[in-house]
Amino acid sequence: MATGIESIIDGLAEHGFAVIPAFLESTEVNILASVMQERRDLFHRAGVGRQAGHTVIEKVRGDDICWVEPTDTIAAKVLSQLDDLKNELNAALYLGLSELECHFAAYPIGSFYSRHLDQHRGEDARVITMVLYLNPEWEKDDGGELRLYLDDASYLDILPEGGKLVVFLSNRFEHEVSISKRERLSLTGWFRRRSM
Ligand SMILES: O=C(O)CCC(=O)C(=O)O
Ligand SMILES: [Fe+2]
Repeated sequence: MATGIESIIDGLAEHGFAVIPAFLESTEVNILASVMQERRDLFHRAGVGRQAGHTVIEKVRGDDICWVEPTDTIAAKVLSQLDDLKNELNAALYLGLSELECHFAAYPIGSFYSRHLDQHRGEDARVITMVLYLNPEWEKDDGGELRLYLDDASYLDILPEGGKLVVFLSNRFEHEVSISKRERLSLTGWFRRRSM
């Protein structure tokens, strides 16, 4: 079993979330960050809601995104690591995860994402949220923390440091992204279950 997977399984089983500080090595982080930069002209401002209800509301979220197809060769290595993670989670926790839907996200300076839950209304296909940060040398003063609201009205602030992976149950934790003072990059995704 790859390093870190055991603590992801334990964290999800015991607390519903896990933070792995060095899921990716710094060379991989740099490769993915430069792949992202090469694709910057394909990014579009992210919206809120699905299909007919989809709107861009910059007071809610200000990130630019680019969806990543499962067959995307440029991100093949990390997608295969995440596929292994999905299989390990299914084996250990019987989650029945079928696929990973994911996008690159870039938060321009001054942007944020207000408090929200990752499940679309009336839909429970998103089971686990995963965020993999691609920001070498992120400092506390750079802001952009992921604030995870825990069950007991307390919260956890997580810095988006390069190589760090955060996973949590999509239907359980409201969360937000604080104002970022530097461009903030990530690969964000959802392990999904096929809707019944
Ligand atoms: O980038 C993050 O830390 C979280 C992003 C997020 O909440 C989302 O895209 O739904
Ligand atoms: Fe979210």
